[in-house]
Amino acid sequence: MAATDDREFDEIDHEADDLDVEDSGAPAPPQAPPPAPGTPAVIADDVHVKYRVFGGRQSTAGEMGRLRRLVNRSRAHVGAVTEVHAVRGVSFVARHGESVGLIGMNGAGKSTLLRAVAGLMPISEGRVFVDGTTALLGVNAALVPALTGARNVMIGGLALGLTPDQVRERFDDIVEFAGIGDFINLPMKAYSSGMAARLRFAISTAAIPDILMIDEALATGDAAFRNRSRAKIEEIREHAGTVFLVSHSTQSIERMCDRAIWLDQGRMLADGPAREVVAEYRKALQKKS
Ligand SMILES: Nc1ncnc2c1ncn2[C@@H]1O[C@H](COP(=O)(O)OP(=O)(O)OP(=O)(O)O)[C@@H](O)[C@H]1O
Repeated sequence: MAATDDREFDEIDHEADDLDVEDSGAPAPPQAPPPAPGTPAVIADDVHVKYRVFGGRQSTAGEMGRLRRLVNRSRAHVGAVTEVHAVRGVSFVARHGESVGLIGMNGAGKSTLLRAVAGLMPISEGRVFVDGTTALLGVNAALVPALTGARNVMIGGLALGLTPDQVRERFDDIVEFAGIGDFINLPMKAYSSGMAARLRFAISTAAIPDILMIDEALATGDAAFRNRSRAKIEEIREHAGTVFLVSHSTQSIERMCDRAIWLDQGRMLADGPAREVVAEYRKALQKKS
């Protein structure tokens, strides 16, 4: 049994060492000058996002219903189509150097809005303008669970536009930032959700994106990780980057954001200084409970 385990670990280690992605020889792309703080980074203009959900219950009943499903077999498996209007006419301007928190109850549309701004969700009405590169950090970051953390560092780094050499240079910093130690040599599917979120955060911030979007990842870390994250967010803002943070922790929003947007059932209820919006939101929560 032990021998088998050792062999499995050897194989994984071998894979982790294999960071030998060939450099194309091309020089790293020239860095554009940082944008001026205060200029618009994201403009959302009357944004609507709708999900189409397939597979709802058929409204037909009995023999006729069964017959109809049989006849329309190619369509029968999808059932009824329901539309979920997740974001309803949201408009805002976020500026370079700003840190914007998104708050609201479960299902308010926070993650959907973030994904739409990152270009990962089609919007059904309205417009989004983005100035710069976006890095969305959240449950759906495009890493490969079957591969080791080390391989994912390379994949994520390349996806962010780093060269293989740049990823190798930053590799140790990324692993240290994530605080996952030797787990970096194990497949990500063996990580706890917190470990995976920390590694995604460390990868996403390795390239100092212009716009960083964080979806609840900070909630998963311990105090030391949260401090490192806060320092990283400050660093990004100093480079005139814009940070969006979705969190149910109103304390995190107050600590890390100067502005907050409150969403409720897809609509924007408030947009203003983080402390004021959070205070209003807490009052509303107290009334509900
Ligand atoms: N993939 C999906 N397919 C269909 N509906 C979805 C999908 N993802 C989210 N929704 C719906 O869209 C609405 C907004 O969801 P969203 O996840 O954006 O809210 P949220 O504010 O981020 O919620 P939470 O705080 O619970 O994470 C909800 O009604 C949700 O059920």
